[in-house]
Formats: sequence, structure tokens, C-alpha cells
Amino acid sequence: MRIVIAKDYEDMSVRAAMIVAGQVCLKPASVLGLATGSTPLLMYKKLIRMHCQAGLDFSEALTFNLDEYLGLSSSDEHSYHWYMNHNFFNHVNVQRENIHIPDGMAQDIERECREYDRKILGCGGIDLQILGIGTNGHIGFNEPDIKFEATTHKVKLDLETVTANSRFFADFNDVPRYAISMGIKTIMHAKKILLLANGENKADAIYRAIYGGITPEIPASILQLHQDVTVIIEQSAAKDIRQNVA
Ligand SMILES: N[C@@H]1[C@@H](O)[C@H](O)[C@@H](COP(=O)(O)O)O[C@@H]1O
Repeated sequence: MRIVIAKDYEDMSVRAAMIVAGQVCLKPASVLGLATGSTPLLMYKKLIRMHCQAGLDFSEALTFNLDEYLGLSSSDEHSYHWYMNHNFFNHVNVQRENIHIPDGMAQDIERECREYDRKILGCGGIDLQILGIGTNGHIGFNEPDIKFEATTHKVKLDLETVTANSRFFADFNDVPRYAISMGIKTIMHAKKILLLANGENKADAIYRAIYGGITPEIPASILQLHQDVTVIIEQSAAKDIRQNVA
């Protein structure tokens, strides 16, 4: 694991964008695993700027998002479809047919999950997976559990996650209670992983993910077993880490 402590959110985002840009430059037809949430927002802005000002080319890239809420259509502004279109896809030249996000409105969820995994495998797996982390240590929507869920699956969201994500909704009761998430095995099969953490409220989760025991109670802890993980932690999220290594 390479651990980088960034001096602020801007620094974290620039470093993350440089890694994504490097991946796409070296392999234009890269399969990118993408994340939502507040954490990667500025990274997407930086990538859009690199596209517009320096010609960073996504025309051959394929993308697979980690997760989507169940019951929200792609036009719902709380959906991760909307987030990705609004914050990234509408501003770069990723081809629409190369974009994959689980369908939160699928009639047959089991089938949707199986198909999603089949498509990822069909593309040769993920080259670079971007991850944020939940305050409870979740990655994607893989919530703390007694076991690691391997493949794409339906998840019942933890109260902590629903509460954390309620800041994006007008009413707490509007927050979906279920989601579809890529599984841990799929994430772990990515050739490279980039984990980002920003904000003091992530300090405990990121510390336990990196230095704690490997346990499904902190799903991100499984990343300790991956051979190519870069963790970029903004200073306030790294406060427990700095105390530990000082
Ligand atoms: N499903 C997403 C995750 O993919 C994200 O990494 C995490 C942290 O979100 P944020 O970056 O907004 O703190 O929680 C969300 O619920």
C-alpha cells in the first residue's frame, strides 16, 4: 500500500486526477471503476479541466460505477446516474455506450447484478478502481457485515450510511434504504486501486482500514491484501495516521 498524505482537498484531488490521467494516457482503452460521493468531486473537475485544456482523451475508456440507489431513475437528481452525468460524463468525451452504472430501476435485481458482473468480466476487469470510504469503513455500498460479499449485489444500507447521505436529500425519509453495489471480489480484482479520504469524519475509518485487522466489519480493510493500492488522504482525515507514525 502506498500512503500519501495530501496537504488539503485540492492537493488530494490533483494527485488523484494525475493518477487517472496517467492511466488513460498509458492505456486509452482503460476500464475505469468510478465512485460517487463528495470525495471525488474535485478530482472529476480536475479531469474535466485536463480534458478541455490539455486534450485528455476518454474516447476509448470504459467506465463502471461502483453503485446505485435502488428505486431512483437515472433522471432523478439524487441518483448516481445523475451525479456522474452532471459532474463528469457530460463534460468529457467518454462514449455513452462505454458507460456502465447499475440500473436502480431494474425489475429483476438479481439479473441486473449478474449482468453487471458479466459485463465487467467481458471487458477484462477493471484497470483502475477509484474508491471513497464511508464513515463506517464501507467501500462502494459494501456495508460492515459478518462476511465479504463477493459480487454485485443488493444491499440494505446501514443507518449510519443513510444518515451520512441524508445531507444530499431534502428529507431524511427520502433517502433510499437499498442500493446495488459492486462486490468486494470485483473491487479486489481491479489491477490498481486508488482510495481517497477527505475530512476529519473519515479519520477513524481510514485508520482502521489501513492499520486495523482485516475484517468485513470494516470492508475497506480488505484492501490491505491488494498488491497495488494507493491511498491519498487529506490531512485532516490522516490525523490518526500521523499520530500513529509520529
Ligand atoms: N456509496 C458511496 C461511496 O461510494 C462513497 O465512497 C462513500 C463516501 O461518500 P462521501 O465521499 O460523500 O463521503 O459513501 C457513499 O455512500
